[in-house]
Amino acid sequence: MSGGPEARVPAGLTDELRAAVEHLAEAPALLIALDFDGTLSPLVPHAADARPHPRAARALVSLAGLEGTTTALVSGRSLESLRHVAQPDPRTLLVGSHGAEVWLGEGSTSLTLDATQRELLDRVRQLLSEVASQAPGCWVEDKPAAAVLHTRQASEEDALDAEAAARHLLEHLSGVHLLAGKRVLEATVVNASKGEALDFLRAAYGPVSVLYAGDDVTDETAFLRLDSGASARFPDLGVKVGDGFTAAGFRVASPEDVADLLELLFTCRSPGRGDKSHPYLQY
Ligand SMILES: O=P(O)(O)OC[C@H]1O[C@H](O[C@H]2O[C@H](CO)[C@@H](O)[C@H](O)[C@H]2O)[C@H](O)[C@@H](O)[C@@H]1O
Repeated sequence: MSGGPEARVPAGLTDELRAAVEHLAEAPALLIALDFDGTLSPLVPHAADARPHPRAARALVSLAGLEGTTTALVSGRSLESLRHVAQPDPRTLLVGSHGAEVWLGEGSTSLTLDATQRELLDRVRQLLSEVASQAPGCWVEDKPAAAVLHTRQASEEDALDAEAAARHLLEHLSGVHLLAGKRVLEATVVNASKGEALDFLRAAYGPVSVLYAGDDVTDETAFLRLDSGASARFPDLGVKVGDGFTAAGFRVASPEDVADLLELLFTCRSPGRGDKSHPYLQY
């Protein structure tokens, strides 16, 4: 496998990964679950400006229309923010707030906090806002169950100081869980994980196999839930985007490669396979 905990990031899709995608395309029922920021969308300075890679977005819509194929976005963003930036196809399931919010179509219930959690979240927002107000380039993103300190636009030194100050204020608050991401520190009052969300989607939709792709530390809980065992007829496929430790079996460098991967998957899975005029067969 071309992945491995600290493997070098290959350029493009390796032959091994292509072969695994081609095999996965034959799975009778497939769940395609993708992280958003850094996976479907390149990372950008401000969270509101993120947009999916155009080819990846098109391929995902095409995949969502195939029989036996369930698509899902599994994000740390709130559902509202995820909808805004991703503009997902209505058939695509949405998991937000690292698993605390789930939208499976009409009738899905929304996240509610109890009085203690609401009070705690107000306190967390206040503390993080105080930290951000003293750190040039830092700002706070509000979510239904969390507040996030963003440091991407701050200098390295200001970012480290702000994160340390936030940790100092928050790490001993009972009921608050800290999640470190890429130039973000999130404090949430609901302890959820993408791994649990993936288990939930698997139980609800019963796929024979799962493709999961993600770039951040929070995606590791999902990679750990995959069954990539050689004994399975259609082993799950985990794809880490970028460098850093991972439990995923494969690795690609960027959302551009994710777009290639989704196009390849659609080409191999679509009924029009073999049709030379098919747009995705050109690359
Ligand atoms: O699970 P994800 O879909 O990857 O969401 C993780 C976090 O994504 C957003 O922050 C990240 O993307 C921003 C835009 O590219 C970038 O500026 C920031 O530095 C990244 O950490 C989002 O704002 C967070 O709420 C999500 O938890």
